[in-house]
Amino acid sequence: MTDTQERNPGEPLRVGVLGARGRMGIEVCKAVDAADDLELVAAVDQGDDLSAVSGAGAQVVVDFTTPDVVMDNLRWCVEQGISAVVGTTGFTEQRLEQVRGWLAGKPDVSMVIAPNFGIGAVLMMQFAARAARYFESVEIIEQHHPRKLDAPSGTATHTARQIAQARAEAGLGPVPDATRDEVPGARGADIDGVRVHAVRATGLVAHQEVLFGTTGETLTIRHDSYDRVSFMPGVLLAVRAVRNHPGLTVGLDALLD
Ligand SMILES: NC(=O)C1=CN([C@@H]2O[C@H](COP(=O)(O)OP(=O)(O)OC[C@H]3O[C@@H](n4cnc5c(N)ncnc54)[C@H](OP(=O)(O)O)[C@@H]3O)[C@@H](O)[C@H]2O)C=CC1
Ligand SMILES: O=C(O)C1=N[C@H](C(=O)O)C[C@H](O)C1
Repeated sequence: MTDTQERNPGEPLRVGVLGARGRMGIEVCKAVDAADDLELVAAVDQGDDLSAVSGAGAQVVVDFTTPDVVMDNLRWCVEQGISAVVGTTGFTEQRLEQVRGWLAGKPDVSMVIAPNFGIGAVLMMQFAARAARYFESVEIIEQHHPRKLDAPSGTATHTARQIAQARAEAGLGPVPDATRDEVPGARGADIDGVRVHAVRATGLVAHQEVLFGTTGETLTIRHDSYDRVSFMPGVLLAVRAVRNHPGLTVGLDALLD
């Protein structure tokens, strides 16, 4: 922690929000405002000056922006010595490595990057990873509102990677699939050998099904976020915890009891 970031006991933790006028940013600003132990000191969106965040002495930044701009934002946070909680999607392993590299030279700065802050969604991913070894077939169907910029979702990508890792550790081969002459896209995206189907429809918020199959039975694990308030307990948990978790933490799992 740098001197300017020191938290005096009893004083609220100073939080800056990037993407503050977006769907998630608006909810985060409300949630931080409503928490007695947190103070919203800066709310920044596209076109605003990031120096509002450092100028206000933010100790933690929350980023819900876009995959295009998030890396520049995070590099800036590290340079300023400000820890970050990141919900923005688009984190490849290469991007995560880059973030780890920046943090390596800054022991007082830490980050939590989570593809989904919904507690139910975190459990859905954990349950899916646990089930993966017992089923020869698996497909992921994610469903979101049509204004979402990225597909497949960060949650679906993360789930697919975890399932693929569990399958590899269990010695499972490829998912059986005899499809021929397919119409491009008909079988969804292939993420580490797991098919992921992205649905976009008005009325949806954020939903995911993981469908497992083996001889004579299927298992469906489903999670639904009907409202963006579902993400707020996880975001606030990460805001309060991030500075006690050195380096980069990926996913909310390590912060849950
Ligand atoms: N981890 C999780 O639990 C969740 C993650 N997400 C992810 O969070 C991200 C945001 O989602 P959502 O809120 O729906 O998207 P929105 O498009 O509603 O919000 C993004 C906001 O960021 C603004 N923005 C763009 N560039 C910058 C910049 N350089 N600095 C500051 N603000 C900027 C945008 O402005 P403008 O519109 O003018 O471009 C917009 O207001 C997505 O990647 C989404 O997948 C969403 C929900 C939950
Ligand atoms: O854009 C969204 O809305 C969401 N994005 C995240 C993702 O891509 O997984 C989390 C949640 O699904 C909502």
